[in-house]
Amino acid sequence: MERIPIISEIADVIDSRKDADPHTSYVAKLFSKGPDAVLKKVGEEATEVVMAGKDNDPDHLIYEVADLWFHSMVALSQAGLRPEQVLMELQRREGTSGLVEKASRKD
Ligand SMILES: N=c1c2ncn([C@@H]3O[C@H](COP(=O)(O)OP(=O)(O)OP(=O)(O)O)[C@@H](O)[C@H]3O)c2ncn1[C@@H]1O[C@H](COP(=O)(O)O)[C@@H](O)[C@H]1O
Repeated sequence: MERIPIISEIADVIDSRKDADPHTSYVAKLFSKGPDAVLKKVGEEATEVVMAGKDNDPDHLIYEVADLWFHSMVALSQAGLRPEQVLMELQRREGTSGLVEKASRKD
């Protein structure tokens, strides 16, 4: 799989935290709380993105989207997946209008 600078490096660190000490690593601490805690964090961060999107502060929105992307990467790692796979899916969709894709669905 093609590596994407920054994204691949952070994903490597997240993966490595599965065996790390929860006292010295935020990611290890989050993993130690179990799968539901990781998913709950994604939900919380998504809500914070919605709230930041309402207050006309670009820096705040960037900060919260970074939190959401980061915690989504933790959720992917938990499922044994990589962010490069998500980027490949976006690449696969590139150039296909969402309206065309929706109209082509069977149900
Ligand atoms: N990108 C991030 C990153 N973004 C956000 N966060 C943390 O995510 C947490 C979310 O903040 P919140 O205020 O929403 O929640 P909180 O109250 O602090 O935490 P909870 O107890 O509610 O879970 C904060 O502790 C942030 O510091 C991150 N922690 C780590 N990383 C990356 O992950 C790497 C590994 O981190 P460690 O495992 O801590 O070494 C780091 O080197 C970074 O590259």
